[in-house]
Amino acid sequence: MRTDPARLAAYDTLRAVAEREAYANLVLPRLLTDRRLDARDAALATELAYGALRGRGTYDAILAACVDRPLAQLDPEVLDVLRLGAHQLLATRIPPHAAVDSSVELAREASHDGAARMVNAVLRKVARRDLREWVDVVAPDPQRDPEGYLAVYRSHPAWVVSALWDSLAAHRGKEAAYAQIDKLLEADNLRPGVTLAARPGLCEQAELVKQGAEPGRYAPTAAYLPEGDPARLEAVVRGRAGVQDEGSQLVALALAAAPVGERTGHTGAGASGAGASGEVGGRDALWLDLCAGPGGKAALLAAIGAQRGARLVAAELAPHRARLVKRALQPIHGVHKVVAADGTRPPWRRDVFDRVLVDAPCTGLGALRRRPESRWRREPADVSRLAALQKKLLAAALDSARPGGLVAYVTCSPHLAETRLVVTDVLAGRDDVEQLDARPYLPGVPELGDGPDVQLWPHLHGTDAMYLALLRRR
Ligand SMILES: C[S@@+](CC[C@H](N)C(=O)[O-])C[C@H]1O[C@@H](n2cnc3c(N)ncnc32)[C@H](O)[C@@H]1O
Repeated sequence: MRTDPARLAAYDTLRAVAEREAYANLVLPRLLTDRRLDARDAALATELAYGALRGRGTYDAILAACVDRPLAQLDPEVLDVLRLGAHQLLATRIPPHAAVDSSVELAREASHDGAARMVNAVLRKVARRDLREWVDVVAPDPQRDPEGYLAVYRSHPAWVVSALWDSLAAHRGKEAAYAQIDKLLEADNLRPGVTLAARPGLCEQAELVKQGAEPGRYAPTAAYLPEGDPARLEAVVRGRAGVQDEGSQLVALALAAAPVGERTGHTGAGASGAGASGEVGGRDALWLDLCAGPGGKAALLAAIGAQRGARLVAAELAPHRARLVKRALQPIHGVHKVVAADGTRPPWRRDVFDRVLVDAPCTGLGALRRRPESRWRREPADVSRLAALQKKLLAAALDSARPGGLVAYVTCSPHLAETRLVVTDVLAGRDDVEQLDARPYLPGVPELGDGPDVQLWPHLHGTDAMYLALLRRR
């Protein structure tokens, strides 16, 4: 192989994503380990693979202007070489001749000499302008078609730009949405750092800070790891801490912090659960995570519950993910149980749980920064399919909660059809539920809008765009 190992690893990642629907964040680290790339090559491979996947919308628009036939008619291998080349030319400091020559070499290895000549000609055209100049040439006029412009400039599918804009407008107001949409899309294109969650009773934020992490912005459990592999930390290896976005921590902490009501329907004053009996239907003794896999939030809740004498039942549909939950809960003291079950047809009795988390399967449009290829895989039809499931899960979660019990409805998507509209629809059909103002249970977190639900944003909070609605059975 004449292509250098970093570019080859990036190319093979793009191919695995295209051919096998692989996830880049799973494939690439394995490739880097198997091929023993050194730290420098590993960093370059990661930058190239993630950058080309994320920037596909922009790069394809530019490449389409440089290729004499529709991109769909190119060999998919050659198109991936071109995307990698475009990323190097337009978004890195790699010298243009190195970007072009290495891409030509890669095309020769991946395809044939004819393809290599074509890659050479196309990338030389790409190299004539910088990114902003190209966007001005190939994107729609921002005044006439701001969504279309942003879709090309910030490399998001147009329907995703539209959905994010709608959600920003609903939560922050029309003017703020207009002012902030570009920042939000830009934040989606920045790789997030590693955030750790110290599991209460097992690890403190301070311990992680001593190991070189920085304290989280808002959650007392959160710590940011500016560099290095989290797996080098003993607390992570032993499961006393986990890798978890701060937004995910905040919504789990909010569920644990809000007061449950008495069975009669009155709110228990600051019901901390201290002295809880531990019996089914007891005051604050039995918690449920309805969609628990792979177990990040379940581990946080189980750790908090263990401190208060509450036990957690963690349900998960997919058996292999239920096994991951079991593993995540193993280091946590206290009593908890993992069940492989369909949350829409729960195998437990109604009206028993004091606190219920439903962290519903969703499009993940709030976590685009973590999964570089996911924005291109999702389709508008996914939203309606998932919304139907989300409504069933929320209804089942409410039925599982006892009168006075709390339900947190959570998604890592800000799409209105998966968030507010799910809650509105489900609540419209029943008179035994009240919605709480969730904002007081995220203390110190700014810019939470008008409530009662909470939508976090990468560009405002530095978290994934987690959604939270807090509900209580009457
Ligand atoms: C957003 S993820 C949950 C993430 C998890 N709470 C965490 O923090 O690690 C949603 C999970 O719901 C599971 N799921 C999908 N349909 C389900 C159903 N009908 N019942 C229970 N779990 C389901 C999926 O397999 C997936 O693991």
